[in-house]
Amino acid sequence: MYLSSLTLTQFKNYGSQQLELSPRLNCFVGPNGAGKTNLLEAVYYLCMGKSHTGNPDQYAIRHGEDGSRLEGIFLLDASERDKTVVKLRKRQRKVIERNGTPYDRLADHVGRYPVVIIVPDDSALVLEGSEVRRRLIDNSLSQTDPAYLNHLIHYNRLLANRNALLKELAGRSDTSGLLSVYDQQLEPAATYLHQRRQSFSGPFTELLLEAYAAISGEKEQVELRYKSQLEEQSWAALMEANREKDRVLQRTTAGIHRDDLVFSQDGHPLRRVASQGQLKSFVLSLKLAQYRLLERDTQRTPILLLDDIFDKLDQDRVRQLLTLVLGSAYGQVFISDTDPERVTQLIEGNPALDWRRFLVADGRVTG
Ligand SMILES: Nc1ncnc2c1ncn2[C@@H]1O[C@H](COP(=O)(O)OP(=O)(O)OP(=O)(O)O)[C@@H](O)[C@H]1O
Repeated sequence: MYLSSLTLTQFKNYGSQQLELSPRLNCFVGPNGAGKTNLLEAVYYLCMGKSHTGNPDQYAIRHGEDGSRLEGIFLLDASERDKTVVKLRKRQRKVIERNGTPYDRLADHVGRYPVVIIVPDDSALVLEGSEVRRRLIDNSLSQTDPAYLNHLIHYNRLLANRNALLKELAGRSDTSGLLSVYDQQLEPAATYLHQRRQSFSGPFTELLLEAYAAISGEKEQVELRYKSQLEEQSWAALMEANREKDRVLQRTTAGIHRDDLVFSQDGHPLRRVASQGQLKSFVLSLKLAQYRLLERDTQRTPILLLDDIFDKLDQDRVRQLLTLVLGSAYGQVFISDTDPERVTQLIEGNPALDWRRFLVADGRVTG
């Protein structure tokens, strides 16, 4: 599967721009602030229906405009071709259309065009709080299992309501019994998400080990373990045990929104013992493992977006990563870089590769 053409209208710093893409490698080259990441973001929007940055849609609309539109032609195989359009309008619901038909639920779109993005601040996956790690699991499972995304949306909505109720109660006891109603309503979604996360961690660890060996060539034994409060007690018992605390703190303190992934190296916490280089290799491996998982579970070759890897990774690691992803085991790849020479040099060793270079300057693309 690949994206064969991309059209942006009033998207970020682009007015009107159309690009015909290579099925293998597309390089966006230009100075800082030119709009290279915005092009990767446009591709991500077409695949996932939202920004990879977590920014609300309004920030994707070009300043001073009322709306923006992205159009992509995806070739799924020799006979199947999709025209996908994302329409963003200020203060209106976004619309995603496939071959002229709008989706009733945007969640139904997710997973049709699997995508993985590698960005400079991916190190947050190891160094920061559990939310980023849950996002890695949620992003992977949402793309491979539509029921997962629906349960996740439902869980988050109920959780927000439960938290609003706790705020309203302001520490008072819940005479209406509404808290227990929420707890019962949350249970099926929580149980489903927990089970899927449990069954994700085993295969994902295997893919992670493979990717780590390929990217680092080193001998450390890295490990990933899924950690959830539901391992120790049932949902009902967990909610019951934390109800008093929730009332005092006025938020839901326990649940699968507290799940985490624990990373280790040779049996020790990874973030405490890994060198800078090992950490970078590990983070890249997480993303490459995600790529393989999506490929296996969607039966499609994901699109890989590499943002600014040249500036943030050392030359050896970039070379290793590129050798890997430009090999036959990967599909369409997009790269952004500030240095036009560097891309060319790195790719010259691979003369048979079908690739395109686009020069980006001030929201305009030539190439
Ligand atoms: N909604 C918007 N409307 C107009 N311009 C925008 C909007 N959002 C961002 N921009 C502009 O887009 C530019 C940033 O683009 P982008 O992040 O793609 O740059 P880049 O080429 O990847 O740069 P770097 O190499 O520094 O990462 C900035 O000039 C910013 O002002």
